[in-house]
Amino acid sequence: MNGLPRWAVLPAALGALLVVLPVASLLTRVDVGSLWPLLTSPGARDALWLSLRTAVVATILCVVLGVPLALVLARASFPGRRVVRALLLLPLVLPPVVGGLALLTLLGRSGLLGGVLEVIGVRVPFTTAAVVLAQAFVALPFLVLTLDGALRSHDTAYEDVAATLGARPTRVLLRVTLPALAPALVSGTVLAFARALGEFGATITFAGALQGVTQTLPLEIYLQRSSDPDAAVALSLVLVVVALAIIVAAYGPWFPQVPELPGAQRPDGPPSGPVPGGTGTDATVPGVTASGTTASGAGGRPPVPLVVRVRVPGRGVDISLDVPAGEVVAVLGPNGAGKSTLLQAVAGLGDRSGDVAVTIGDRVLAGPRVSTTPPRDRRVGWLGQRALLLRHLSVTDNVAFGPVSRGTPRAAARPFARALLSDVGAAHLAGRRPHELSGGQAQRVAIARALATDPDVLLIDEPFSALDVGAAQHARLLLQAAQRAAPRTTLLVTHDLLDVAQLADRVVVLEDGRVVEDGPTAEVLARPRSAFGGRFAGVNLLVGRVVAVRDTTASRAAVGDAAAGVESGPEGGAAEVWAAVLTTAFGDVHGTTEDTLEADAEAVALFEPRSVSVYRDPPGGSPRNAFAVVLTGIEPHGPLLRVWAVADLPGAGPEQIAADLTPAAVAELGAVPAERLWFVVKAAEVTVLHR
Ligand SMILES: Nc1ncnc2c1ncn2[C@@H]1O[C@H](COP(=O)(O)OP(=O)(O)OP(=O)(O)O)[C@@H](O)[C@H]1O
Repeated sequence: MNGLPRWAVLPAALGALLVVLPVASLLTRVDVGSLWPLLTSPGARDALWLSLRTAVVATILCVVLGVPLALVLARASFPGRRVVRALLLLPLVLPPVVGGLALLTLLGRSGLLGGVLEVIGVRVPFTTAAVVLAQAFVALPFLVLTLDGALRSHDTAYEDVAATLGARPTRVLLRVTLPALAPALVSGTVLAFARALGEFGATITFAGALQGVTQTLPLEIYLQRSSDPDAAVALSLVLVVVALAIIVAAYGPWFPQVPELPGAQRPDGPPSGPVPGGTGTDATVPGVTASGTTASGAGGRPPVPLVVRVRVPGRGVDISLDVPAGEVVAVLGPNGAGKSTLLQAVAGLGDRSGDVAVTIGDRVLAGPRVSTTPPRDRRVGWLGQRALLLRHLSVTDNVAFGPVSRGTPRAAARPFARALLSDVGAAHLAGRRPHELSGGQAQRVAIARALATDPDVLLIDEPFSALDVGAAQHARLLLQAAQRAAPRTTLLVTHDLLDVAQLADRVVVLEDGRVVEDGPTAEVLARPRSAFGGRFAGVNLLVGRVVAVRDTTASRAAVGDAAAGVESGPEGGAAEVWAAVLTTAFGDVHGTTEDTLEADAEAVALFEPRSVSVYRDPPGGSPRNAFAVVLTGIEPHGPLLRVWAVADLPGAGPEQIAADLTPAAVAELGAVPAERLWFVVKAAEVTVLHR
């Protein structure tokens, strides 16, 4: 009994006995000898048959009305939603007889609606229809509340992906939402049926007790109780048996299990499919056919440009981005920088607040004076960190889901899906269910699914971060091969240097909801100009202002001279290296520059952590940068240790710089966090760039 307090056992046992003992004692009272004649009496047969019929019809009514009601309550936002939800609880807490009276006041002869119905010759009270209505009245909340709770805790990411694959809302409901909520739907339906079957108070008040018409089994038991108690007990036994049969039927081993999260499939082993070899050529990478095109058919349509502008003042986001046709743009940035907001704006998902303008090719999907195109019609593919495969569909059907949603007949979509699976090295997984896949396999299937609709723009959000190194590299090479075979305009959000190096043509860095850096991948990785870009590329980057620039071939040191020198430029092509001084959060930084720098302009100083030496005392001598710092932490970095520190200056911010030292050097230094140290780097090791 792991973690269970002992005291809980006694009340738990008493609770169970409270339910089981009365039923057991009822069984002991049954006279087995007279059971059969009693049960086959016309009254009992009629009552049982009527109960089953009305309860089934009432349950169908509950499902037909209750599922949409739960959906509206859980997903729509309208004023008074909480009040409606609370009102729906009423039948659960009201005595059923009050429910019966309420129905009478509505549908009785002099009731609000009953009078009108009477005029057209429809009479509801004291009919079999009244039994059904009374049962549905008390049973509906069981289904609605069960489903509403499940819907509210359900992850809508599956619906979002289905929408980007082209599924219309009804298809999303029937093929994604309801299958995922099958356990809740079954529980709610069973509860509603059981409640309808046992309904008594509302029925007798609203429908009366006419044998064969409104006298259901609970009523029959109640009426027999005074005249023939043995018959009442025998009939009660029937009700118990029927109720037990329903519960067993609904909650037996075949009861749908709580949905596993597809995409959080089994932890990764190495991918079982062929892993591309080290040559990195297309020939070794599944994903490209011999003809050099993917089965996605993307080769047939030329890539198109993407233009997006997102302004959400409430989130502090204001981003504009132009992506030429076929370009892969890596979107980097710290948490909360606006990466997801940007991707959601392109896909048409999530919060719709703010000004969003999106144009893909010549299609304006969102913008001022344009009605916003829903995600299903955007021709945008989504590939996220979780594979989000639909657990009730086979791998093939998951890949075929998009084409079928867009109107391809299933018979054609399935072979196409199998061809795509083969392209991504997952042909052998075609018949499996998502829960039978490893994370890496699931992600390969997700890639095939995303490409299956041949989207104009691919949105990729940290696609490999949940995979182990081998599986991530495999999936990365698949995307790279698909991109080479048929270039597709792509936004790739990632925190992984390998994703950027292998997939991206261009890097955009976001900070605080703004683009702070934008350039070709090689340029940003080699010479970042934003704080995040610097951290990402693994170099120290200090932002500052130019206080002096000096032509290393001349001897102009003053700011005024520097500005003049910059404007005219150094004479002679070979001598274009200038000494520059920046004022930064760590004090003045001396470096060299090949850029044209104006005095007082913003600039960055870059230097590698391995160029930094660490001392306990201020160094003297040669022209070096010496920063007074406070040690914040030490972490492993390959065979070295990376030592982090903040500036030891009044009013210094949280900005950190790093030094890479050997473990022996760190041991010799013997420094611990919060200690004051000196970070020293030669001016020749510091590159200054304009921002
Ligand atoms: N549903 C929301 N309602 C209000 N503000 C939000 C919501 N989602 C995000 N934000 C805010 O919008 C800004 C941008 O968030 P966004 O999720 O786009 O950042 P991100 O770069 O994707 O971050 P992460 O790397 O953590 O996913 C943040 O300031 C965040 O707090």
